[in-house]
Amino acid sequence: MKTDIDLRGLFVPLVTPFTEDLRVAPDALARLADEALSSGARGLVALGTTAEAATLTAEEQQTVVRVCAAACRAHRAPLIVGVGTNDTAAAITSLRRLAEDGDVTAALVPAPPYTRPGEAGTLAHFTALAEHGGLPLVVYDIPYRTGQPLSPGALRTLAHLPEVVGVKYATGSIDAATMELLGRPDPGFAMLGGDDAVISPLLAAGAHGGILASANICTADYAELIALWHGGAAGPARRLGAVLARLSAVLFAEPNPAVIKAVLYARGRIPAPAVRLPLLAASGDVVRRALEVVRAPVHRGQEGALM
Ligand SMILES: O=C(O)C1=N[C@H](C(=O)O)C[C@H](O)C1
Repeated sequence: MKTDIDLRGLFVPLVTPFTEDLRVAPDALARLADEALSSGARGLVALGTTAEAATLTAEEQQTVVRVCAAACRAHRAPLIVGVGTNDTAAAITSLRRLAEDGDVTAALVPAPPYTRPGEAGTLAHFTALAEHGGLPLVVYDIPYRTGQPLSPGALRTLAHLPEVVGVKYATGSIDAATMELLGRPDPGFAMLGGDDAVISPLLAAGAHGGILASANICTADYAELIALWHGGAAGPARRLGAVLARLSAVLFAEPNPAVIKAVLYARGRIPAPAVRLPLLAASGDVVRRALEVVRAPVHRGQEGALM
């Protein structure tokens, strides 16, 4: 299962556009999906945190997956779908349903959130999903959301499972544990950055790509950043990485995806900036700052604002 999946490059975890009265707007989602894939994204992530998956009904989740799958089919691009629950049996049921559709390349699965089952329980959870879910898995390592850290040894154990094809690495730092993983990469196991503000140094250290909410906005720039690092162009990569880190910092100044939606709305790309409770709309000040960064000239040898 492992060897024929190549997850190098940029994956965009799409927002779920809503109307002013908080209904899902599938046409706007289809446009975002097409724009992302036409602007250099390697693939899409449906039902990530950025999609507000936690507050979508089962029917809305199906709509989101259907729309993203159609765009990925049209562009021959891989589709990753988020499956996040602390109920192992329920996760297996969701994975099997997704596997039946035949459109999904892999599932993005966090350590069981909230329960904090410990590392052994977490490994048992992922092993059950790998053995019984019927889909390749990308482990989502995001302890600040799940409450469950994973050591490099645990990630290495998961990397050796044939069904586990990568990790979305969002531990909040690049440290000795990160370098231990990147220094001895496992074949068929992609390291994808998931902390937008530090994606540039993670790529410099050897990451295969990223799943980056910020790329809902400047898709081509994030795709270029990855291409520059993979092509060995350290100087331009460093300069672009610095500009994009400033953008990501302001996009994440308030809970994701409120600021990203406000910027997409201001740029006429979604019908409303609306987010569902418990998320609140972004504050005007942060949105103004984000728009200033998006419009600022990029210092990478050519003039012009981020795209
Ligand atoms: O939805 C995602 O996938 C992402 N979510 C992260 C978060 O909200 O913590 C950020 C990352 O860029 C992608």
